[in-house]
Amino acid sequence: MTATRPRTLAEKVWDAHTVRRGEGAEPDLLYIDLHLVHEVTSPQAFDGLRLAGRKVRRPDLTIATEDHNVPTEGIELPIADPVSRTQVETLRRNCKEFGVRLHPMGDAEQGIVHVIGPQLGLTQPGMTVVCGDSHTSTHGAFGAMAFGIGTSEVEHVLATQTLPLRPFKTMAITVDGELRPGVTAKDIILAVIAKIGTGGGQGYVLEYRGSAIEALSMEARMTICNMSIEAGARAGMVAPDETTFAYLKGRPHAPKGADWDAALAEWRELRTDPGAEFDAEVHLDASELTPFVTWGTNPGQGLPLAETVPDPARIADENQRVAAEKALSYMDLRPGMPLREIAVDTVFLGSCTNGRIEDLRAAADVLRGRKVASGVRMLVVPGSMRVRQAAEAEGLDKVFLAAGAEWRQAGCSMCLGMNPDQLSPGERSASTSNRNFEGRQGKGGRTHLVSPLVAAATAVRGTLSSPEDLPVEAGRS
Ligand SMILES: CC(C)[C@H](C(=O)O)[C@@H](O)C(=O)O
Ligand code: SF4
Repeated sequence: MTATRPRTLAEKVWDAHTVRRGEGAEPDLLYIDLHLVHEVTSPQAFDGLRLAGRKVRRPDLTIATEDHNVPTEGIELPIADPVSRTQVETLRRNCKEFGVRLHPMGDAEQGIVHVIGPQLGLTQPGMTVVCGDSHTSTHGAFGAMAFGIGTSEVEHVLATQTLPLRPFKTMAITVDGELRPGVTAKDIILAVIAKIGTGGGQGYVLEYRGSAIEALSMEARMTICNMSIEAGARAGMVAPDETTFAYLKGRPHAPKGADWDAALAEWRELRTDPGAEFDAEVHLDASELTPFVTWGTNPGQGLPLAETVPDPARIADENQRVAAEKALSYMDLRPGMPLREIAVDTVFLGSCTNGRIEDLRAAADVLRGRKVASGVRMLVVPGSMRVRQAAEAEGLDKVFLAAGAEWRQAGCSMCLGMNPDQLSPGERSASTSNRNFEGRQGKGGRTHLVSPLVAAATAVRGTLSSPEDLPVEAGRS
């Protein structure tokens, strides 16, 4: 008997899905277990099928939702913006014609594609998951190999349930130690990206491991895997463990009875073997981390909240210096200014990074008995209708409303300017989303990426803050 070579988690999932090994420079052909679809990247793919007279090969493994273009208020009305309306209507027509399950606006299961997959128990350990969306990496939190694909690949998967791909390199990101109170998964991933850079993960699948990752909830692991793409990586993964299994058990699409036991036995094998080699390794000490915020126009331009706006003149690398100068000019910030003094106009709590129930709970705990600063607007947008419902069952909506925040319906919302929730030119936000690119939240808008705790504290103080910066108010329990 030949001993098998020790393999990483990513290699195990890859091998288990290889329908055909490519020869030489040829790509491998991978089987796809779950294909998620939304209105933005699917229209041409369905058109392609139609033109070729093809069907969707596995409608049962394909599921669609409306998220990017949906308004988060007045959802009973027709969508006012003609481009958004066309996109959503096209998805509805396509799903009907091709027999794909769709969760439209207003449906109890509707929400951001990366929130509903895990919530329904569709995303499972060891699967291959794709979607025409870069933040598909979110699903890697379950030990799935999950990555974004382009529209022509969407068509290929719709038609064949397979995808030709060249193997990725593997990178271990080990985070050991214990997080301090007030420091969250969002701070870990912003610190990782600041460390390796927005191109640092290019060509790699990242595997997050170490005691700090093991201690995280599934939702927190999703926050981390979600932003793998912001480090340039193809995917991010966490080995499934008891936390994963407990999250999945009893969800609508999770295996049941004997199937559950069989699945568990397989899932327990999904870890990197001792002695397996990664192509690269990065280490981080969780106990040294503090709340992180971005000051620039890419997710790698971040610093601990206690720092000051960096001085480009002190950045040795020329490309980085020029990028920092450009970012500061767009962001209208001066070097040396304490990050805590940056005043915002808007706070956005939501997105597939931080729009789940634990994120809402964390922010509500900060806001309970407090008020959003005058002149600041705060939008709270649950990542799905189920999250919204769960939040209301706990009375979180009342906490947000009493604080003076807006309580919305589910969608991508202000994460990106494809729907009515946008920044106006020059407006500045603290946002729990994942991208702070120029114009991302609306033309001329300025974005600081933050955790839900920082978002809530910032809403109260009006400047970038952590809960520690808030006075203890009378009447708060
Ligand atoms: C619109 C979609 C293709 C895009 C993505 O791929 O990520 C969006 O979700 C985003 O976050 O920028
Ligand atoms: S919430 Fe933002 S990052 Fe997530 S899918 Fe929607 S637009 Fe993309």
